[in-house]
Amino acid sequence: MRITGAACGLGAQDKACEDGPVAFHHSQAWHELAGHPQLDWGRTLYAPPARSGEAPVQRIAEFCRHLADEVATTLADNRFPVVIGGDHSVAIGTWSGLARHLGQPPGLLWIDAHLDSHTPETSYSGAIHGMPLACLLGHGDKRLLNIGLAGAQVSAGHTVVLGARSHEPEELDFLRRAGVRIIDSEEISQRGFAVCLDEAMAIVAAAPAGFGVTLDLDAIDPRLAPGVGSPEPDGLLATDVLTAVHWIAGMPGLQALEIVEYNPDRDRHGSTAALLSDLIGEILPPGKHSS
Ligand SMILES: NC(=[NH2+])NCCC[C@H](N)C(=O)O
Repeated sequence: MRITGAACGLGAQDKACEDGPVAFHHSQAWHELAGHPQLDWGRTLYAPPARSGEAPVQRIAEFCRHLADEVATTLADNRFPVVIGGDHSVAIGTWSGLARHLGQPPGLLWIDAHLDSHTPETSYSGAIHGMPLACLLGHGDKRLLNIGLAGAQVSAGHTVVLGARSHEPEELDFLRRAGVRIIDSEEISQRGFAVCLDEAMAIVAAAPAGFGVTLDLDAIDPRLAPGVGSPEPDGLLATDVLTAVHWIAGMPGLQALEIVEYNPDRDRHGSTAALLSDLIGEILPPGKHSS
């Protein structure tokens, strides 16, 4: 398993998520995990420096192309990629890299408080981290498209958004038209997390080439994960998400994991960093831990 730090916060209004990977890499929580024999921190990629007259989207596109290359290289080396963000715009790079490696669009479980499915025409904020899922489905600023494959980087019919509770109407329309299943927090509270997760994984894991999981930490309740870029009340239980990641890690089709939107400025006593480390721990095979 190889970790890639995706230290880019250019997709968000508050850029602090760019410090997430380095802060986590220096945390006590990472230090405790790092002794595992099957885990190594590969590289941390940084957003390219600002050049005059260049829009943030160009820098994000350049960053995502590098990240896609890094993920594809990790897979070609027969290592399991774990990408730590960064704001959620980095997903454009991660999943384009997997798509290129597979030669076809994978399934994707998108665990998030938000839908992240705006296009530049519909976005109220203009923030690119509100657009990555639309880009991966083939819609958005053309500089962010076709990075891994021509067209969609993920299979809409094998993509599920789980845990959403904050969106604008246009992104809901977009996902419905695309045929993406959305299991929002209201449905989860009615039907129960386990039932919803079962349904989500039946859809996602049916993708012929395999699937990935992207976890925006803001899916989890902000009382349990305060260190995120865009906190939204009434989120998932951390224990549910840990159990889900553990279960999914045992599924043969899983190709890569991404965990994004860690904002160390908002963390309290390193609790979100500790949760991030516990989440990574859930996908590690039992092994000898040194400190
Ligand atoms: N990755 C995120 N935290 N996304 C939040 C997006 C919030 C809002 N829907 C927007 O487009 O600006």
